[in-house]
Amino acid sequence: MSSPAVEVFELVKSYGSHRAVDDISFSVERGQLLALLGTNGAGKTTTIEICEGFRTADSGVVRVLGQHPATASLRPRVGVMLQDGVGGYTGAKAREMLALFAAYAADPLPVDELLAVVGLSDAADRPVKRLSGGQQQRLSLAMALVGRPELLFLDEPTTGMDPQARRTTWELIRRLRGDGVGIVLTTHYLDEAEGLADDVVVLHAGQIVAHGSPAELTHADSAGKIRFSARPGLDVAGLRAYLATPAEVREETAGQYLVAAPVTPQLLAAVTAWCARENVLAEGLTVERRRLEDVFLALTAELATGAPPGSADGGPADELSRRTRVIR
Ligand SMILES: Nc1ncnc2c1ncn2[C@@H]1O[C@H](COP(=O)(O)OP(=O)(O)OP(=O)(O)O)[C@@H](O)[C@H]1O
Repeated sequence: MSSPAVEVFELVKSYGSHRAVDDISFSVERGQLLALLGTNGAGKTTTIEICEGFRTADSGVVRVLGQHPATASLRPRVGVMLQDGVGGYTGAKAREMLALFAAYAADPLPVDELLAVVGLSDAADRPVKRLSGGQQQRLSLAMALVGRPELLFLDEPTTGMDPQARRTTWELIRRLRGDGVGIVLTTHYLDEAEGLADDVVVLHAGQIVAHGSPAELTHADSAGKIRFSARPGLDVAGLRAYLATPAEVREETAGQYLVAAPVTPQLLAAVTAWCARENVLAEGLTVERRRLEDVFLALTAELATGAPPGSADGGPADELSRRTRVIR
């Protein structure tokens, strides 16, 4: 059986006395995408750069395609898209840049086809410094892909891209994952992480504070909402009392009702059963679940209030961390 794309075990990295990465462990299988999330300074880039072989760890074990990340023979097997894109080569034309990278690969993708895939055919003969920020991002992605990597590191790949380019990039990323490429993605776009990731790691102050699939993380959080419209003035206290589980029930504006509670099939059935009993036609009934963005914002806001992640003081940060964490 082939080794995982990335294995990180008890990784620690400090800059002087500051622990930027503080004892983290995770792995990425081939054909899977792991999104590494966190606020500014959480330790994402440091972690990724250690995995890319650009930085050394203080302690812990990192294996990339089964090898030490600094192993020279890994280079052609790993694609890296850096945050600052194509900086340093800006005098060359886009096609020349990509051809240069292709020349290092044993079996490169055809350069013009790849330029077309990332939407740069029309800009292929333009000097890189004349490309827009989003176009430079696309070129940077093409440079990471040209060698047909088995593992791909994407550091904020769609920053600066227009909505259409973002969607095209997401499709491309999905296709690569489907072809068995392992992918590590950092992003501040939580819709991007939710839509693409098999697995999400949330870092805060160098530690993992949540780890699981987007579905696990969003469902582990107990908040949810049922909304419906009906005639104004329903007996909301009666509905609250009818439900078997504690729920907040309110008429938000005349005729618009909200039931806030962990949404289960039983809760939904109870709401509609009560409506039937009261001869109420609930119109436009919707179930809202929390998005990854809601979970992330709540988690980081709680952690920013002071309690260290995973602390055993039973405070709100600890409680939220416990609810959202799904450690493998
Ligand atoms: N070369 C360095 N020397 C000293 N401190 C550093 C260095 N690189 C990063 N740091 C510090 O380490 C911590 C983690 O930084 P890192 O760049 O890994 O975070 P990040 O999660 O990638 O942040 P961002 O989202 O802003 O890119 C931060 O406090 C940062 O200031």
